[in-house]
Amino acid sequence: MLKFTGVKKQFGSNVILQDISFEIEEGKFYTILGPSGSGKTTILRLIAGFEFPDGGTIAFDGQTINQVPANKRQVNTVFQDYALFPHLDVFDNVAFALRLQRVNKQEITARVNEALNLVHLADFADRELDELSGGQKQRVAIARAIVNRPKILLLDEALSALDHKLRKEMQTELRQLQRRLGITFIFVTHDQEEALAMSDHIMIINNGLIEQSGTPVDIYDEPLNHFVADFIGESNIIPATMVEDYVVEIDGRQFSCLDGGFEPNEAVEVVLRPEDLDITSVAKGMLTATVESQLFRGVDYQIVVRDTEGHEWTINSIHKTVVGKQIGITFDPEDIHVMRFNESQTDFDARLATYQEGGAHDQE
Ligand SMILES: Nc1ncnc2c1ncn2[C@@H]1O[C@H](COP(=O)(O)OP(=O)(O)OP(=O)(O)O)[C@@H](O)[C@H]1O
Repeated sequence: MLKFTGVKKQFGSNVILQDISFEIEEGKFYTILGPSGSGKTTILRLIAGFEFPDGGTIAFDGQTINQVPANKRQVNTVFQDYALFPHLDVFDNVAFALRLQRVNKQEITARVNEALNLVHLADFADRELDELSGGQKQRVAIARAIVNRPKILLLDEALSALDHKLRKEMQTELRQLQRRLGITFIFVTHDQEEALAMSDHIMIINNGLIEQSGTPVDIYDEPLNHFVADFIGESNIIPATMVEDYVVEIDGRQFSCLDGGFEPNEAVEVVLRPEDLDITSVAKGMLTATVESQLFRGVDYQIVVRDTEGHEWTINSIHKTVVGKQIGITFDPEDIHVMRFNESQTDFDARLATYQEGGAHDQE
């Protein structure tokens, strides 16, 4: 439906987007996730038509739209600060664009009421904006954006002005609204938890490049590189050696794993999530470590240990331990995730393809 191919954008001599390619399907919830200044809003502005690319193509339903102005695109944006009209009441805010398009009065009433219904504000049509809470204003902004029946709804840090509790509620509401409407949402955030909770698909942007693109589960379980592993969730990222396919050496000990496609004895990094590690006795442990700190967090303890090679590990456990104690760490082969240094999505896809070809030959 929407396709970026090799899109570049610079402001003066500052290259903001280096080479962005992705494809967006109809009816899904996409999230663009990345640290501040990574280029997320710039991508959204290119989709909306507020900015134009300096290279590459943007296509919508097969047509190139590089230079098509914002008002000619079937896209609407919900801004972080809502950008509502303070002197208009709720109904008139939502009706504004339809009036500009000279839609007839009866249809305006029907469409505005339908949009307000969808965001649970049917009883608020006559309210002034200063009589609304932050969450209600946010919903007016969404109603105003969906009343135009866009094919794509862009949401730029749309929940960041809300307090923690309201933000959680709105995450669920937005997700439900997207399913009910069946239109594509493209949501920009720098909050990884929000991205994991809401999206069908996440694109992780850093320095104007896509670091990884996939489902929340893919990205959490199979981070492609150090940046993604570090940015998404809590991780232990430990230097290791890939002895051969399916055998990785950590702290001088060899373990089975599920990864392949590396050079023999290639230096790699392994990712192990804190919730996948268990504490046991030194005798039963796969690695030995000393407990350095322990933090009670309600559901579990966050335990920081240091192994015999000096690497720090974080372990989330429902069992308490003792600071200063020597313990053993255990994990399952499927919880070891091996990463090549700074591998990009393109390099990863190429490695996987070669590896799968090689694997197929082996079986012949
Ligand atoms: N109109 C502009 N002129 C010059 N530089 C710009 C312009 N718009 C954005 N930039 C620069 O482009 C870079 C990326 O900005 P962008 O707003 O896309 O980042 P972001 O990932 O959305 O960040 P944040 O999460 O902080 O909003 C920043 O360094 C910013 O200063």
